[in-house]
Amino acid sequence: MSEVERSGREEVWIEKYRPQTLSDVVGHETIVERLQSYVDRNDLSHMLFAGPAGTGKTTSATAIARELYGDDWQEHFLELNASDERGIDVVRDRIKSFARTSFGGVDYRIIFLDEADALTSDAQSALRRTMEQFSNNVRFIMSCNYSSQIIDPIQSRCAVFRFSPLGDEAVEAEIRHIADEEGIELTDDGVDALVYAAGGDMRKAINGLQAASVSGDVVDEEAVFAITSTARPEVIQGMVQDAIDGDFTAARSQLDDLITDEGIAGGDIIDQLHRSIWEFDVPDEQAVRILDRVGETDYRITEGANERIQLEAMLASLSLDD
Ligand SMILES: Nc1ncnc2c1ncn2[C@@H]1O[C@H](COP(=O)(O)OP(=O)(O)OP(=O)(O)O)[C@@H](O)[C@H]1O
Repeated sequence: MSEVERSGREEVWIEKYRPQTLSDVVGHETIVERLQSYVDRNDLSHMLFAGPAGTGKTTSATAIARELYGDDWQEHFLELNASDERGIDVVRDRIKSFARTSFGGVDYRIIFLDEADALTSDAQSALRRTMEQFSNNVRFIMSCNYSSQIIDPIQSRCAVFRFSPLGDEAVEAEIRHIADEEGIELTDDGVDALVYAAGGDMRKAINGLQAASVSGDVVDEEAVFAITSTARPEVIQGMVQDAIDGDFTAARSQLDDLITDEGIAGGDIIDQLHRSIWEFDVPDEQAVRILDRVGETDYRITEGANERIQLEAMLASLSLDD
C-alpha cells in the first residue's frame, strides 16, 4: 500500500514538495542567483520567465513573493492566467482592482501572469498599457513557453529569464528525495524511467512517481512506463529501425500498438523520438535525415494535422530512403 493510501488522503506531491524559497529551486543556479539579488535589494523589475512546462517558473515567482512578503504573501500576489477564456478585458479588470486596493505596508505588489504567450498581439498591446499605468505599484512577472511570441515592447520592459528543461541529475535528486520522504521503494530502473518520461519536466516526474506509487508497493520501470503513457525507448527505436530497414508493415504495426493499445499520443511519440535519436545506433547522416522528418512531422501535428497519418507518413518516408 502506498503512503498516499496509508495516510488516507490524496495530497498532491507537486504542491506538497513545491519549493518555498528560491534556494530550494533546483537546476537553475544562475537564474536563482539573479532573482535572489533582486529580492535582497527589495527591488524587482518586471520579469519574463520563458521556458517549457514544469521547470519552475511559477514556483520561482511564488518563492519571490514568499521571501518579500512573508506569511501574508498571498495578499500581495495575484496569479492570473492570460488565456482566461473570458478575455483580456477580464484580465485587465482584475489587474486594476488588485492594483488599486489598499496596500498595507508594501511598496509594490506582484502580478504573475501565466501563459502570456497565449495572448494575441493586440491583447498584449492592451496589457502593455495596463503595465505602464500601474508600474509605480505593481511588478509583473509573466510566464510563457516561447518568448518569441511576446511582443517586443513588453520584452524590452522586462528582465528576461530563460528556464531550460531540467537536467537529469536535478530530476533524479528530487524524485529520490520525495520517494525517501514518502517511504516509497523506488528501484534504479524506476528512477531512470521517470527521468526519461519527464524529459526535463519536474511536474511530470513527480506526478509520475505519485501515480506509480498508488498502483503498487514498488515503483519500478514497468510501473512508470505503464502509468506515464510513455513508450519504452527501445520500442521507439525498434519501430524506427524497422522503417529504416524498409519494413514499413512492421514499423506501422509497432506504431499501432503504441497509439491504440498503449494510448500514447502522437505528439508524445514524436517528442520521445526527438529526444532519443542520438542514442540510436545509426550513422550520423541517417540521424540527421530522421531529425529532418521529425521536425516536419512535429510541425504538422502542432498545426493540427492528424497525428496517426503524419506518423505513418514519416515512417513511410524513412522506409523509402536508400
Ligand atoms: N526547478 C525546480 N525545482 C524544484 N521543483 C520544481 C522545479 N520546477 C518544477 N518543480 C516542481 O514541479 C511543480 C510544477 O512546477 P511549476 O509550477 O513551477 O512549473 P512551471 O514552469 O510554472 O510550468 P507551467 O509553464 O506549466 O506553468 C512544482 O510544484 C514543483 O513541485
